[in-house]
Amino acid sequence: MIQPHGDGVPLSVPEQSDDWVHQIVHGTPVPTFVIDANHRVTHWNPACEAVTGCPASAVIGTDRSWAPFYAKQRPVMADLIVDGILAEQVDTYYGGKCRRSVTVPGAWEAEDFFAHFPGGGKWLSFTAAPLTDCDGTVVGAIETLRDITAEKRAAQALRESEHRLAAIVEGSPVPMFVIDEDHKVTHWNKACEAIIGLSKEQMVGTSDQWRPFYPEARPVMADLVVASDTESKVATHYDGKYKPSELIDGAWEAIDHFPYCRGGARWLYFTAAPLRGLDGRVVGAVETLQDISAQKNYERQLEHQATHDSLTGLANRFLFEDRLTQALAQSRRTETLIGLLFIDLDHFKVINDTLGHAAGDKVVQTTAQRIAKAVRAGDTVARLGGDEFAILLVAPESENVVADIIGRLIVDVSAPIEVDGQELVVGCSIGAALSPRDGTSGQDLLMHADAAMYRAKESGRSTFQFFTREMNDQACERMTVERDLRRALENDEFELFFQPQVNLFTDTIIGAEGLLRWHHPTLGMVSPDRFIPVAEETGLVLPLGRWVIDQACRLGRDWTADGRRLRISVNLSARQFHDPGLVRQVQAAMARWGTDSLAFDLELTESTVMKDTAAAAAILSRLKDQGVRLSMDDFGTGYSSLGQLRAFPFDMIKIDRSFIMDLHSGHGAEAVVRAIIGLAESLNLAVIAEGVETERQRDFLRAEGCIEAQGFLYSKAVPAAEFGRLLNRSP
Ligand SMILES: Nc1nc2c(ncn2[C@@H]2O[C@@H]3COP(=O)(O)O[C@H]4[C@@H](O)[C@H](n5cnc6c(=O)[nH]c(N)nc65)O[C@@H]4COP(=O)(O)O[C@H]3[C@H]2O)c(=O)[nH]1
Repeated sequence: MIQPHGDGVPLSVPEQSDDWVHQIVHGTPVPTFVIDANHRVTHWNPACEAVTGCPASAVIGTDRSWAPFYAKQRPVMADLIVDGILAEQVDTYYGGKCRRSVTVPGAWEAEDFFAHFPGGGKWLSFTAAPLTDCDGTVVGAIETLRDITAEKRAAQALRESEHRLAAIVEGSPVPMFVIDEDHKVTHWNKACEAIIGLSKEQMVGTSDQWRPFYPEARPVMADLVVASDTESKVATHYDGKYKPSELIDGAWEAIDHFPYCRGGARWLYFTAAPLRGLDGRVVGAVETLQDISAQKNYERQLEHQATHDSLTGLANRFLFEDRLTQALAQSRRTETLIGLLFIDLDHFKVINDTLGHAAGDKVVQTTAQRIAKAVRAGDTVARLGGDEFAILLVAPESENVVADIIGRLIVDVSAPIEVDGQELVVGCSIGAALSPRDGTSGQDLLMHADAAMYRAKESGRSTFQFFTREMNDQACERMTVERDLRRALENDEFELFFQPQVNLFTDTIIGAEGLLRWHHPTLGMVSPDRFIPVAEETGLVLPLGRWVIDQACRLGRDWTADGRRLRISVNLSARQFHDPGLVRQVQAAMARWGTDSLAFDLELTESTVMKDTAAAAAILSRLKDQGVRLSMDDFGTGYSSLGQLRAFPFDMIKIDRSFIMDLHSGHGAEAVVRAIIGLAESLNLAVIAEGVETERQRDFLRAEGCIEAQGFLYSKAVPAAEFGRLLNRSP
């Protein structure tokens, strides 16, 4: 029998061994107690007192006296051991919570919560082992306790925080998932399921289920975060599409296209942030996804609009120039050619003016499709404006290849186009420049291809022209013109010349056409054909035109001061015609300089008035109200119909120089001239022939009843003073 050790009582041998037990039990810092075969507590060490709050005096010698802190009416583990009861019985009391010790034979272990310890409730883990005598008879049991309250609380706290995390992830409307440090998915919420199309069941516990929606073999962003990858590694997988988060340390953001999401392809913006343990170590990552498909599609739409022509869907000038720059850089590296083609449709304006804009659009669209079909996939076709297209040929093998492509384009483009039941044949003129031969910068190539295209147009329609050095000189001159035109007016470099207009039967000067001359400081006399188009484009034609009108009226006043009747005409360009200040300006000049004997005449071409016929008719009638005469210039070259001509208040038709030039050349110009004269007569309009150079032409015109003419036969355009002298000599 093991007895508690009492003070001053001599020890027998068994007592001696009892004393050893006492010393061992009391010497161990592990809470330990011993019971004897009658379940009475024989030893209860200070550590046991400390953990339970129960003094040894309260329990030593008792059996069930600890019941007060052991609320559940069941034996302590040591009791069961002493009774040598079967495992099943242990289970009865410690159902599921106890296990056989793997280190001490015959011992059992369990853990439980003790709610009624004097020091407060505690979790204890306890191990009870049998004590046997030399025969192996169980004479008691020893039980050690371990306070596991802190561990239990920590585990509980962890469970709760995990539960909270799960609740946050699950309840979040933002698609998100979590992976652990082994890259396994631990959380995968409903929103994620909805967007990706893979269920929580499919994803949780796995690390390679991404493949279905992540076709490229690369880690998901969260994997990179868990691996604490460097920026260079992230860049390898998310080249150009990622950035470090500005808000969360160690987090990355990226945008990518996922073709296999639920409901089709999506653009996702995702952020992966590290999950850190208390020690700061990365133990997982949380990734949130945002479907930005709508925004991305809108952006792409805007980008497409900003870089493409809306009518044809072809690249616009902006994109074209960008591609050209890239292609040139590439061609420098690879030492290959670049071909640049400019295509302009022949007589497109006429189609637009006569058949309407819808027909014009159809022609442009059809042409765009044909051009796009005629070139290779890597080449770029752009619409630069109205009927102007450009093609960037990347690495053509030779100039001959470019020529072949051009030949094909001319044939393809000029195939008939059906518009409103009519078949139209629209030819084109093509200009080509090659790099490096004709220039190595985009600007040079564009300029040179443009110059070549203009040359092609000049040399007859439906043809092409490669750029030449001589064109370069012309292009340079055009740039000089553009630059110098701005200060030419201030510098008084313009002069208005006059070309007499005569009565073919009496040879009397009845009027004059004012024609501009520019005395350029270095280029010398520049003809209006070279600078008027530039002045039109830059808007400089407006101040210049004002000056011309004023000059013409002032000189006209001088020449008619003596009561002589005279008509002075000036040309009006389209831009001037549509200038809202025109009528007021003409009125002011006429009021300032006008005389009763002076007829002031404005010459307009067909194309100027045919653009917007209703508006043009209104402007023309306001001009007429000011007493201005109106002449239709270059008549016969455009496509105005008789009906349209009747709608405008013109006084005179000018037969274009080209018809007069072709008289007697076998081109049938006689019939055209005769028809125009007849038309003018029937409409009660005056008619004047321009460009009369020979007596034969004059005689023909006389015979056909044309009364007025101008041309080199009589005089070229001369300075005002000289015209004054001619006038004085005129009968
Ligand atoms: N071969 C030949 N040519 C003849 C003959 N008779 C006259 N010409 C030329 O034919 C052109 C007639 O002017 P346009 O058709 O109005 O064509 C004009 C007109 O469209 C424009 N222009 C001239 N001055 C002005 C101006 O003050 N304002 C505007 N807006 N345009 C102007 O420039 C064009 C060219 O003017 P120019 O070079 O002066 O050329 C003038 C004139 O010099 C001839 O018998 N044979």
